[in-house]
Amino acid sequence: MKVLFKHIKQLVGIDVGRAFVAGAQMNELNTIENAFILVEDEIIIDYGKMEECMHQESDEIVDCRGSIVVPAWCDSHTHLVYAGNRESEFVDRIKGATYEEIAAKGGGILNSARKLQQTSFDELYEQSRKRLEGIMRMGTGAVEIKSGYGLTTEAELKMLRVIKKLKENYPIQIKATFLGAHAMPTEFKKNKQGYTSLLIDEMLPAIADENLADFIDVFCEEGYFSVQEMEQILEAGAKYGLVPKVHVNQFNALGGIAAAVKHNARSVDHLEVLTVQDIKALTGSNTMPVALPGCSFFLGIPYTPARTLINANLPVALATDYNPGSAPSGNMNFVLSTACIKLNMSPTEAINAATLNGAYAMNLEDSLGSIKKGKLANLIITQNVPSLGYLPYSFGEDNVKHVYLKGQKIV
Ligand SMILES: N=CN[C@@H](CCC(=O)O)C(=O)O
Ligand SMILES: [Zn+2]
Repeated sequence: MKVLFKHIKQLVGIDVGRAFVAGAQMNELNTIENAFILVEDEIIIDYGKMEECMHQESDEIVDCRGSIVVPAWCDSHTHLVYAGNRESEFVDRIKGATYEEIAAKGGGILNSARKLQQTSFDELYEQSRKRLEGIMRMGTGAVEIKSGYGLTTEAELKMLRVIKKLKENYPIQIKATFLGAHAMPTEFKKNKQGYTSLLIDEMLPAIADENLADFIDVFCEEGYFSVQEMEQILEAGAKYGLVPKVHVNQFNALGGIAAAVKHNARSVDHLEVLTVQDIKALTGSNTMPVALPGCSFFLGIPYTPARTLINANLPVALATDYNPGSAPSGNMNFVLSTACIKLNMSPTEAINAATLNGAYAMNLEDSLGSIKKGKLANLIITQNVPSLGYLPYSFGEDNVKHVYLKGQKIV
Protein backbone atom coordinates (compact mmCIF):
# COMPACT_ATOMS: atom_id res chain seq x y z
CA MET A 1 0.00 0.00 0.00
CA LYS A 2 1.46 3.35 -1.08
CA VAL A 3 0.26 6.68 0.32
CA LEU A 4 1.35 9.97 -1.22
CA PHE A 5 1.20 13.08 0.98
CA LYS A 6 1.06 16.05 -1.43
CA HIS A 7 1.28 19.84 -1.27
CA ILE A 8 2.79 19.89 2.24
CA LYS A 9 3.25 23.56 3.12
CA GLN A 10 6.47 22.76 4.99
CA LEU A 11 8.13 19.40 5.57
CA VAL A 12 10.20 19.66 8.75
CA GLY A 13 12.98 17.53 10.21
CA ILE A 14 14.72 16.23 7.10
CA ASP A 15 17.49 13.93 8.31
CA VAL A 16 20.88 15.57 8.87
CA GLY A 17 22.92 12.37 9.11
CA ARG A 18 23.53 12.61 12.86
CA ALA A 19 22.43 10.32 15.67
CA PHE A 20 21.47 13.41 17.71
CA VAL A 21 21.97 17.15 17.59
CA ALA A 22 23.84 19.12 20.25
CA GLY A 23 24.66 22.73 21.10
CA ALA A 24 24.14 25.17 18.22
CA GLN A 25 23.07 22.31 15.90
CA MET A 26 19.90 22.10 17.98
CA ASN A 27 18.77 25.40 16.53
CA GLU A 28 18.76 24.08 12.96
CA LEU A 29 16.01 22.09 11.27
CA ASN A 30 16.16 21.08 7.63
CA THR A 31 12.89 21.86 5.90
CA ILE A 32 11.38 21.73 2.40
CA GLU A 33 8.64 24.18 1.37
CA ASN A 34 5.80 22.77 -0.78
CA ALA A 35 6.84 19.16 -0.41
CA PHE A 36 5.64 15.58 -0.81
CA ILE A 37 6.32 12.32 1.04
CA LEU A 38 5.68 8.86 -0.34
CA VAL A 39 5.08 6.09 2.18
CA GLU A 40 4.96 2.38 1.39
CA ASP A 41 3.37 0.32 4.15
CA GLU A 42 5.36 1.33 7.28
CA ILE A 43 8.25 3.12 5.59
CA ILE A 44 9.08 6.52 4.08
CA ILE A 45 10.30 5.66 0.59
CA ASP A 46 10.67 9.12 -0.94
CA TYR A 47 10.22 12.82 -0.24
CA GLY A 48 11.14 16.08 -1.91
CA LYS A 49 9.85 19.23 -3.57
CA MET A 50 6.34 19.01 -4.96
CA GLU A 51 7.46 20.16 -8.41
CA GLU A 52 9.89 17.21 -8.54
CA CYS A 53 7.27 14.63 -7.52
CA MET A 54 7.05 11.99 -10.27
CA HIS A 55 4.95 9.48 -8.36
CA GLN A 56 1.72 8.48 -10.10
CA GLU A 57 1.46 5.00 -8.64
CA SER A 58 0.09 5.59 -5.10
CA ASP A 59 -3.02 3.82 -3.74
CA GLU A 60 -4.09 6.86 -1.74
CA ILE A 61 -3.41 10.58 -1.88
CA VAL A 62 -3.50 12.86 1.17
CA ASP A 63 -3.77 16.54 0.32
CA CYS A 64 -1.73 18.44 2.92
CA ARG A 65 -2.39 21.99 1.67
CA GLY A 66 -1.89 24.45 4.56
CA SER A 67 -0.33 21.82 6.83
CA ILE A 68 3.16 21.44 8.22
CA VAL A 69 4.42 17.87 8.52
CA VAL A 70 6.81 16.95 11.35
CA PRO A 71 8.13 13.59 12.56
CA ALA A 72 5.86 12.26 15.31
CA TRP A 73 7.04 13.01 18.86
CA CYS A 74 9.45 10.60 20.55
CA ASP A 75 8.63 10.56 24.27
CA SER A 76 11.62 8.89 25.93
CA HIS A 77 10.48 8.93 29.58
CA THR A 78 7.08 7.82 30.85
CA HIS A 79 5.48 5.72 33.57
CA LEU A 80 2.16 5.45 31.76
CA VAL A 81 1.31 1.97 33.06
CA TYR A 82 -0.16 2.76 36.48
CA ALA A 83 -3.30 2.03 38.47
CA GLY A 84 -5.79 4.70 39.46
CA ASN A 85 -4.50 8.19 40.12
CA ARG A 86 -3.15 10.41 42.91
CA GLU A 87 -5.65 13.24 42.74
CA SER A 88 -5.97 13.33 46.54
CA GLU A 89 -2.21 14.03 46.87
CA PHE A 90 -2.65 16.79 44.30
CA VAL A 91 -5.18 18.41 46.62
CA ASP A 92 -2.85 17.86 49.62
CA ARG A 93 -0.11 19.72 47.74
CA ILE A 94 -2.49 22.58 46.92
CA LYS A 95 -3.09 22.84 50.67
CA GLY A 96 0.65 23.12 51.29
CA ALA A 97 2.16 19.64 51.66
CA THR A 98 5.28 19.00 49.58
CA TYR A 99 5.93 16.03 47.28
CA GLU A 100 8.68 14.88 49.66
CA GLU A 101 6.42 15.16 52.77
CA ILE A 102 3.68 13.12 51.06
CA ALA A 103 6.22 10.44 50.10
CA ALA A 104 7.69 10.36 53.64
CA LYS A 105 4.21 9.50 55.00
CA GLY A 106 3.93 6.45 52.74
CA GLY A 107 2.18 8.28 49.91
CA GLY A 108 3.75 8.99 46.54
CA ILE A 109 5.28 6.04 44.70
CA LEU A 110 4.34 3.63 47.52
CA ASN A 111 0.71 4.76 47.23
CA SER A 112 0.76 3.92 43.50
CA ALA A 113 2.49 0.61 44.25
CA ARG A 114 -0.25 -0.43 46.69
CA LYS A 115 -2.92 0.42 44.11
CA LEU A 116 -1.10 -1.45 41.33
CA GLN A 117 -0.49 -4.56 43.42
CA GLN A 118 -4.27 -4.78 43.99
CA THR A 119 -5.14 -4.26 40.32
CA SER A 120 -5.54 -7.23 37.96
CA PHE A 121 -3.49 -7.56 34.77
CA ASP A 122 -6.59 -7.00 32.63
CA GLU A 123 -7.67 -3.88 34.51
CA LEU A 124 -4.14 -2.45 34.43
CA TYR A 125 -3.96 -3.11 30.69
CA GLU A 126 -7.34 -1.42 30.18
CA GLN A 127 -6.33 1.73 32.09
CA SER A 128 -2.95 1.89 30.34
CA ARG A 129 -4.19 1.36 26.80
CA LYS A 130 -6.50 4.36 27.17
CA ARG A 131 -3.50 6.53 28.07
CA LEU A 132 -1.51 5.06 25.18
CA GLU A 133 -4.30 5.76 22.69
CA GLY A 134 -4.51 9.30 24.10
CA ILE A 135 -0.85 10.08 23.47
CA MET A 136 -0.98 8.58 19.98
CA ARG A 137 -3.83 10.94 19.11
CA MET A 138 -1.72 13.86 20.36
CA GLY A 139 1.11 12.95 17.99
CA THR A 140 3.42 10.66 19.94
CA GLY A 141 4.88 7.92 17.75
CA ALA A 142 7.44 6.34 20.07
CA VAL A 143 7.36 6.00 23.82
CA GLU A 144 9.43 4.53 26.61
CA ILE A 145 7.42 3.03 29.46
CA LYS A 146 8.87 2.12 32.86
CA SER A 147 7.89 -0.39 35.48
CA GLY A 148 8.47 0.72 39.08
CA TYR A 149 5.00 0.83 40.61
CA GLY A 150 5.12 -2.90 41.35
CA LEU A 151 8.03 -3.18 43.79
CA THR A 152 7.44 -6.93 44.19
CA THR A 153 8.60 -9.51 41.66
CA GLU A 154 5.03 -10.42 40.78
CA ALA A 155 3.81 -6.82 40.38
CA GLU A 156 6.89 -5.68 38.43
CA LEU A 157 6.36 -8.62 36.05
CA LYS A 158 2.68 -7.66 35.74
CA MET A 159 3.63 -4.12 34.68
CA LEU A 160 6.22 -5.29 32.17
CA ARG A 161 3.81 -7.86 30.70
CA VAL A 162 1.23 -5.10 30.25
CA ILE A 163 3.88 -3.07 28.39
CA LYS A 164 4.65 -6.12 26.23
CA LYS A 165 0.96 -6.56 25.36
CA LEU A 166 0.67 -2.86 24.47
CA LYS A 167 3.70 -3.30 22.20
CA GLU A 168 2.01 -6.21 20.44
CA ASN A 169 -1.31 -4.43 19.95
CA TYR A 170 -0.40 -0.89 18.83
CA PRO A 171 1.61 0.66 15.99
CA ILE A 172 3.34 3.14 18.33
CA GLN A 173 6.98 2.09 18.92
CA ILE A 174 7.44 1.11 22.58
CA LYS A 175 10.60 0.56 24.64
CA ALA A 176 10.35 -1.01 28.11
CA THR A 177 12.42 -0.06 31.14
CA PHE A 178 12.78 -2.02 34.37
CA LEU A 179 12.58 0.44 37.30
CA GLY A 180 12.36 -1.90 40.29
CA ALA A 181 14.62 0.61 42.08
CA HIS A 182 11.96 3.33 42.11
CA ALA A 183 11.30 3.40 45.86
CA MET A 184 12.09 1.34 48.94
CA PRO A 185 9.06 -0.81 49.89
CA THR A 186 8.06 -0.21 53.55
CA GLU A 187 8.95 -3.77 54.58
CA PHE A 188 12.55 -3.17 53.41
CA LYS A 189 12.99 0.29 55.02
CA LYS A 190 15.41 -1.20 57.57
CA ASN A 191 16.94 -3.67 55.13
CA LYS A 192 17.79 -1.73 51.99
CA GLN A 193 20.36 -4.26 50.84
CA GLY A 194 17.63 -6.92 51.14
CA TYR A 195 15.54 -5.11 48.51
CA THR A 196 18.54 -4.52 46.25
CA SER A 197 19.33 -8.24 46.47
CA LEU A 198 15.72 -9.15 45.64
CA LEU A 199 15.90 -6.85 42.65
CA ILE A 200 19.20 -8.28 41.44
CA ASP A 201 18.78 -11.97 42.31
CA GLU A 202 15.08 -12.51 41.69
CA MET A 203 13.48 -9.73 39.61
CA LEU A 204 16.22 -9.26 37.01
CA PRO A 205 16.57 -12.96 36.06
CA ALA A 206 12.77 -13.33 35.83
CA ILE A 207 12.51 -10.26 33.59
CA ALA A 208 15.40 -11.38 31.40
CA ASP A 209 13.84 -14.82 31.13
CA GLU A 210 10.77 -13.35 29.43
CA ASN A 211 12.79 -10.67 27.61
CA LEU A 212 10.57 -7.97 29.07
CA ALA A 213 12.94 -4.98 29.25
CA ASP A 214 15.30 -2.98 27.04
CA PHE A 215 16.61 -0.57 29.69
CA ILE A 216 17.26 -0.42 33.43
CA ASP A 217 16.48 2.60 35.57
CA VAL A 218 17.16 3.66 39.18
CA PHE A 219 15.75 6.66 41.08
CA CYS A 220 19.04 7.98 42.43
CA GLU A 221 18.01 10.48 45.10
CA GLU A 222 18.20 11.14 48.82
CA GLY A 223 15.73 8.83 50.55
CA TYR A 224 15.60 6.51 47.53
CA PHE A 225 18.76 4.91 46.07
CA SER A 226 22.33 6.11 46.61
CA VAL A 227 24.91 6.43 43.84
CA GLN A 228 26.58 3.29 45.13
CA GLU A 229 23.31 1.32 45.09
CA MET A 230 22.57 2.63 41.62
CA GLU A 231 25.96 1.42 40.38
CA GLN A 232 25.39 -2.01 41.89
CA ILE A 233 22.00 -2.29 40.16
CA LEU A 234 23.26 -0.98 36.81
CA GLU A 235 26.12 -3.48 36.85
CA ALA A 236 23.67 -6.30 37.51
CA GLY A 237 21.41 -5.08 34.69
CA ALA A 238 24.34 -4.92 32.27
CA LYS A 239 24.86 -8.68 32.74
CA TYR A 240 21.43 -9.12 31.12
CA GLY A 241 22.12 -6.60 28.37
CA LEU A 242 19.98 -3.86 29.95
CA VAL A 243 21.22 -0.36 29.14
CA PRO A 244 20.89 2.33 31.85
CA LYS A 245 18.46 5.26 31.61
CA VAL A 246 18.32 6.83 35.04
CA HIS A 247 16.43 9.29 37.24
CA VAL A 248 19.07 11.65 38.63
CA ASN A 249 19.37 15.19 40.03
CA GLN A 250 15.64 15.76 40.57
CA PHE A 251 16.08 17.28 44.02
CA ASN A 252 19.78 16.81 44.81
CA ALA A 253 23.02 16.47 42.84
CA LEU A 254 24.64 13.39 44.37
CA GLY A 255 27.16 12.57 41.63
CA GLY A 256 24.74 10.23 39.89
CA ILE A 257 25.33 11.79 36.47
CA ALA A 258 29.07 10.96 36.43
CA ALA A 259 28.31 7.43 37.66
CA ALA A 260 25.62 6.95 34.99
CA VAL A 261 27.97 8.18 32.24
CA LYS A 262 30.62 5.73 33.52
CA HIS A 263 28.06 2.93 33.08
CA ASN A 264 27.27 4.08 29.50
CA ALA A 265 23.80 5.33 30.30
CA ARG A 266 21.76 6.09 27.22
CA SER A 267 20.16 8.98 29.07
CA VAL A 268 20.14 10.85 32.37
CA ASP A 269 16.70 12.23 33.14
CA HIS A 270 15.29 15.09 35.28
CA LEU A 271 18.40 17.26 35.99
CA GLU A 272 16.40 20.00 37.67
CA VAL A 273 19.52 20.47 39.80
CA LEU A 274 22.75 20.61 37.85
CA THR A 275 26.37 21.31 38.86
CA VAL A 276 29.50 22.25 36.95
CA GLN A 277 30.81 18.72 37.65
CA ASP A 278 27.67 17.25 36.06
CA ILE A 279 28.25 19.27 32.88
CA LYS A 280 31.88 18.10 32.81
CA ALA A 281 30.80 14.48 33.21
CA LEU A 282 28.38 14.78 30.26
CA THR A 283 30.86 16.51 27.97
CA GLY A 284 32.12 14.16 25.26
CA SER A 285 29.84 11.33 26.42
CA ASN A 286 27.13 9.48 24.48
CA THR A 287 24.60 10.07 27.24
CA MET A 288 21.51 12.16 26.43
CA PRO A 289 20.32 14.68 29.07
CA VAL A 290 16.51 14.53 29.22
CA ALA A 291 14.43 17.43 30.55
CA LEU A 292 10.92 16.82 31.92
CA PRO A 293 9.28 20.24 32.13
CA GLY A 294 5.82 18.81 32.80
CA CYS A 295 7.12 17.50 36.13
CA SER A 296 8.58 20.89 37.12
CA PHE A 297 5.32 22.56 36.10
CA PHE A 298 3.16 20.17 38.11
CA LEU A 299 5.34 20.05 41.25
CA GLY A 300 6.46 23.68 41.16
CA ILE A 301 10.13 22.67 41.33
CA PRO A 302 12.98 24.27 39.31
CA TYR A 303 13.11 23.67 35.56
CA THR A 304 16.05 21.82 34.04
CA PRO A 305 18.58 24.45 32.90
CA ALA A 306 18.42 23.48 29.24
CA ARG A 307 20.21 26.67 28.12
CA THR A 308 23.21 25.81 30.30
CA LEU A 309 23.34 22.36 28.68
CA ILE A 310 22.95 23.65 25.13
CA ASN A 311 25.45 26.49 25.69
CA ALA A 312 27.91 23.85 26.90
CA ASN A 313 27.51 22.25 23.46
CA LEU A 314 25.49 19.34 24.86
CA PRO A 315 22.26 17.85 23.49
CA VAL A 316 18.88 17.92 25.25
CA ALA A 317 15.85 15.67 24.77
CA LEU A 318 12.34 16.48 26.00
CA ALA A 319 9.91 13.96 27.47
CA THR A 320 6.63 14.03 29.41
CA ASP A 321 7.44 11.84 32.46
CA TYR A 322 3.73 10.83 32.23
CA ASN A 323 2.98 9.42 35.71
CA PRO A 324 0.31 9.77 38.43
CA GLY A 325 2.45 11.64 40.97
CA SER A 326 4.60 14.28 39.34
CA ALA A 327 3.32 14.67 35.76
CA PRO A 328 -0.16 13.27 35.05
CA SER A 329 -0.07 14.29 31.38
CA GLY A 330 1.39 12.63 28.31
CA ASN A 331 0.91 15.67 26.08
CA MET A 332 4.17 16.31 24.21
CA ASN A 333 2.67 19.44 22.61
CA PHE A 334 2.38 20.99 26.07
CA VAL A 335 5.94 19.85 26.89
CA LEU A 336 7.21 21.70 23.80
CA SER A 337 5.42 24.88 24.85
CA THR A 338 6.73 24.60 28.41
CA ALA A 339 10.26 24.03 27.11
CA CYS A 340 10.07 27.28 25.12
CA ILE A 341 8.35 29.30 27.85
CA LYS A 342 10.21 28.01 30.92
CA LEU A 343 13.46 26.49 29.64
CA ASN A 344 14.07 29.29 27.11
CA MET A 345 14.47 26.81 24.30
CA SER A 346 13.66 28.07 20.80
CA PRO A 347 10.82 26.28 18.95
CA THR A 348 13.46 24.71 16.68
CA GLU A 349 15.48 23.44 19.65
CA ALA A 350 12.34 22.08 21.28
CA ILE A 351 11.29 20.22 18.11
CA ASN A 352 14.76 18.64 17.73
CA ALA A 353 14.64 17.71 21.43
CA ALA A 354 11.22 16.07 21.01
CA THR A 355 12.05 14.17 17.82
CA LEU A 356 15.60 13.07 16.91
CA ASN A 357 17.07 13.53 20.39
CA GLY A 358 14.12 11.75 21.97
CA ALA A 359 14.57 8.88 19.52
CA TYR A 360 18.27 8.70 20.47
CA ALA A 361 17.35 8.57 24.17
CA MET A 362 15.45 5.33 23.36
CA ASN A 363 18.07 3.95 20.95
CA LEU A 364 15.59 4.45 18.09
CA GLU A 365 17.45 7.08 16.06
CA ASP A 366 18.08 4.65 13.18
CA SER A 367 14.37 4.22 12.54
CA LEU A 368 12.66 7.34 13.95
CA GLY A 369 12.99 11.03 14.79
CA SER A 370 13.60 12.50 11.33
CA ILE A 371 12.38 12.36 7.74
CA LYS A 372 14.62 9.90 5.92
CA LYS A 373 14.11 7.23 3.27
CA GLY A 374 13.92 3.90 5.10
CA LYS A 375 12.76 5.35 8.42
CA LEU A 376 9.31 4.52 9.83
CA ALA A 377 6.45 6.67 8.54
CA ASN A 378 5.53 8.33 11.85
CA LEU A 379 4.12 11.71 10.91
CA ILE A 380 2.14 14.58 12.39
CA ILE A 381 0.07 16.56 9.86
CA THR A 382 -0.77 19.88 11.51
CA GLN A 383 -3.88 22.00 11.20
CA ASN A 384 -3.54 25.02 8.93
CA VAL A 385 -1.02 26.87 11.14
CA PRO A 386 0.87 30.02 10.09
CA SER A 387 4.36 28.79 11.01
CA LEU A 388 6.35 26.12 12.82
CA GLY A 389 6.89 28.31 15.88
CA TYR A 390 3.12 28.64 16.18
CA LEU A 391 3.00 25.05 17.50
CA PRO A 392 4.69 25.76 20.89
CA TYR A 393 3.49 29.39 20.91
CA SER A 394 -0.20 28.52 20.93
CA PHE A 395 0.03 26.44 24.10
CA GLY A 396 -3.04 24.38 24.86
CA GLU A 397 -4.37 24.67 21.31
CA ASP A 398 -4.87 21.42 19.40
CA ASN A 399 -2.80 21.89 16.26
CA VAL A 400 -2.67 18.19 15.34
CA LYS A 401 -4.93 17.37 12.39
CA HIS A 402 -3.77 13.86 11.49
CA VAL A 403 -1.29 11.38 12.94
CA TYR A 404 0.19 8.47 10.97
CA LEU A 405 2.18 5.82 12.84
CA LYS A 406 4.00 3.16 10.82
CA GLY A 407 1.96 4.43 7.89
CA GLN A 408 -1.37 3.78 9.65
CA LYS A 409 -3.77 6.66 10.13
CA ILE A 410 -4.50 7.14 13.85
CA VAL A 411 -6.55 10.33 13.56
N1 LIG B 1 10.93 10.80 40.47
C1 LIG B 1 10.69 9.62 40.32
N2 LIG B 1 9.70 9.08 39.59
C2 LIG B 1 8.67 9.81 38.93
C3 LIG B 1 7.56 10.20 39.82
C4 LIG B 1 6.95 9.07 40.47
C5 LIG B 1 5.71 9.34 41.27
O1 LIG B 1 5.60 10.34 41.99
O2 LIG B 1 4.83 8.49 41.16
C6 LIG B 1 9.24 11.00 38.21
O3 LIG B 1 10.06 10.78 37.31
O4 LIG B 1 8.91 12.16 38.48
ZN1 LIG C 1 10.16 9.51 35.79
